[in-house]
Amino acid sequence: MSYDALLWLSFGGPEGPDDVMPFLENVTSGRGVPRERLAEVAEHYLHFGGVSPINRLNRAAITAVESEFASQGIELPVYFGNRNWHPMVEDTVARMAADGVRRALVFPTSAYGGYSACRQYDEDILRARAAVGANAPELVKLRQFFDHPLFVGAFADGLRAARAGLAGARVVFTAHSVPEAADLAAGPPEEGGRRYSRQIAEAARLVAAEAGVADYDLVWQSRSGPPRVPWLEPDIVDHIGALHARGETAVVVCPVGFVSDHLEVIWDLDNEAAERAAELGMGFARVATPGADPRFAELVAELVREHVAGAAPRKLSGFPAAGCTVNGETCAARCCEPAKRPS
Ligand SMILES: CC1=C(CCC(=O)O)c2cc3nc(cc4[nH]c(cc5[nH]c(cc1n2)c(C)c5CCC(=O)O)c(CCC(=O)O)c4C)C(CCC(=O)O)=C3C
Ligand SMILES: [Fe+2]
Repeated sequence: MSYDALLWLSFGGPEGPDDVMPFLENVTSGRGVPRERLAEVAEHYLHFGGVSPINRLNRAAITAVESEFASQGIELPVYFGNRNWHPMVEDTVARMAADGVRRALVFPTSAYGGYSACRQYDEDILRARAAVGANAPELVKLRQFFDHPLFVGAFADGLRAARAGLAGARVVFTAHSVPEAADLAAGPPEEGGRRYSRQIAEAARLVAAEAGVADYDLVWQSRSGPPRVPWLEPDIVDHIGALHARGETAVVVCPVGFVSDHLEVIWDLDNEAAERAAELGMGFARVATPGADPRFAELVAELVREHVAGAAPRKLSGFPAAGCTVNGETCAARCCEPAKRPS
């Protein structure tokens, strides 16, 4: 194999109450997120003792991938680095260089394209390599996997299980909202941008089809930013109200935009959306995310094998395979380019 290691690149999250504000400042520096929003999100973290589940979930997923690699004879040590909290990707890439890693694959913990879900991970790679300097390993990022049969299959099984417990429920897919302008700007202009929201819609379609769901809605969650800036809508909590007004009595929420049960899932869905449904006397179930499913480790091993062999991507949609980058350079002109920040 022409690679020496795999870098598991994620978002990061606080591991105690004192971490919460510095973490939030890292996430939002220069992004125009109002103080009130930060204070509100800090409360969500503090509700869980200031500990995000994300680092624990990543460490568990890495352990599963290490045993999958061992059983498949893939000899790549796995390193863990984050954008916003320790272990920081800059420190991890420095350690990789010190360990003699010359060339590594990168697995980003997002399945999708778009600025926040893809391009920003390239910026992390650029920043980390620049911080390490001449000794920095070459870093090759693996492709987006929102339409991979193992990803879709894990969600579809979760959806079937949730529906089995809640007969007649309306199925609603949800993903992290992003600014309208960011969504429009990210994606080939000849395709009208919207790489992120169109991939989310396609993943929802694939999961619904595999689970035998003919009719469903797609909505958004966890909106941030100043209230005057338009973000993708409607919001899941408002949508539950609209479903109730339409006479629906139960809802199954499938967080197709997320790979694991991080804070936006356990707070914004399991707490806020579930509470709204309860207020309205509606049944509520939330579909499991795929991160802890054994298929997720298989998926990572398969993406590695596919890349190393230069094999055709195994995928369920007709969307082009995208997101594979070298040293954080864009994979194609204007693919998942930076959002234009609202002034
Ligand atoms: C598309 C997308 C994903 C999915 C792709 C991926 O997985 O990467 C994602 C994931 C995540 N977002 C996370 C946390 C946060 N996101 C924030 C803010 C923002 N997210 C955005 C988008 C996304 N975010 C955007 C456009 C902003 C506005 C500011 C900016 O332009 O950057 C803020 C600031 C406070 C606030 O919510 O306002 C926090 C704390 C965590 C960790 C959760 C945990 O601790 O378990 C994870 C996995
Ligand atoms: Fe986010």
